[in-house]
Amino acid sequence: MKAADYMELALSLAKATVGQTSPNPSVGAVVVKDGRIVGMGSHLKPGEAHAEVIALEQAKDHAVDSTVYVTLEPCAHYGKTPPCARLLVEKQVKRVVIASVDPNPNVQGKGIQILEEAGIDVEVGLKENEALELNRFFFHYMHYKKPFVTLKAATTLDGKIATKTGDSKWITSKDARIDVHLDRAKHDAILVGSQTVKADDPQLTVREPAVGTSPIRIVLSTDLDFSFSERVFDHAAKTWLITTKHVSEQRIQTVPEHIEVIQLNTDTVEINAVLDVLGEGGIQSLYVEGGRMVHASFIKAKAFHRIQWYIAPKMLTGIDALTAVGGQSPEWMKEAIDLEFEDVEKIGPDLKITARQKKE
Ligand SMILES: Nc1c(/N=C/[C@@H](O)[C@H](O)[C@H](O)COP(=O)(O)O)[nH]c(=O)[nH]c1=O
Ligand SMILES: [Zn+2]
Repeated sequence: MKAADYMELALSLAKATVGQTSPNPSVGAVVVKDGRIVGMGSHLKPGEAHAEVIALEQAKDHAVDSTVYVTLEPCAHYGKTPPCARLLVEKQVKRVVIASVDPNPNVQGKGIQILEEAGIDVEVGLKENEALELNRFFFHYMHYKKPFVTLKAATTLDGKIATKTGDSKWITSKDARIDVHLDRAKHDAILVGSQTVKADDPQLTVREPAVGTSPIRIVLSTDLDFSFSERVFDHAAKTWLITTKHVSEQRIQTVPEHIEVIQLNTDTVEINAVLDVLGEGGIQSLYVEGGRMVHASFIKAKAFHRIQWYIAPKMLTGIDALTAVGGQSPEWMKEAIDLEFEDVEKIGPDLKITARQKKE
């Protein structure tokens, strides 16, 4: 195998754990000695061993004079586990190939410095882009302390999310809905507005055949007007209810205690206030599943980093069918929010378009 192949293996070990390592990044490591893989590992859960520790344990004394391929710069700080950079020196590793350096200024380069001062040969940047994309949410949160926001919508080709009666089951295919569950599993939290709770009664969990950790369910509501028998309030995953300062104490008393109520100190549910609160709560990534008013408020606040838009090969017609994004239309095209298309994928019969805001 070539060096790039060993890094590809380390990246696939990391990719397999995206969604389960938060608030830590997903990391993979492969130890190679005399052209043989002698150890490999992924960081599996916060507080548990880092990828390098697992791979080096497996390598035993083959670690001496080995080359270690790791997708993120080895840590230098004493977190819940001792620093990997020190362990690599202790194990007398000869060479460390790193895909991406942690962009966090107060950790960047410290791990590499420890390795180089011990005479270990260090190379940085092999498959860097894949490694940075892999931990996009983590790096974003480290920088901004607010969640990386993905807006997800699913429409017919003529841009509708439901018929005039609100019927929307289903627009996209089973394949696309499984893909949605896989994306949910990669996020720390999933968000909907109260209209969607009332219209669709969504559960918002990750379910078979997709397997993964269900995100925290966030419901935005100005009046907490629910029976709390809705599926989003069941015990299948955590649920946070975000409301405004106007809601009365007795209203809040009606909320079952397994639901966390967060009161903003704003008159309405303002998106930036929501993101601040979620950031303070350690939410690194947020998947906004709808509905059209919520999408409108995130878009108008320009408070999104990625759009994942599914288009089904169906047409509903009708100005009275529900369009994908609510709110008021701007007057002029120049007020449009400019995007850049990053990717178009075919998922079963549907298209999945990934876009980001155009950099100003
Ligand atoms: N109508 C559709 C969607 N609808 C999206 C939301 O309105 C649904 O309430 C939510 O996905 C239901 O979540 P669940 O209960 O956990 O399955 N989303 C899609 O991708 N395709 C659709 O055809
Ligand atoms: Zn480490």
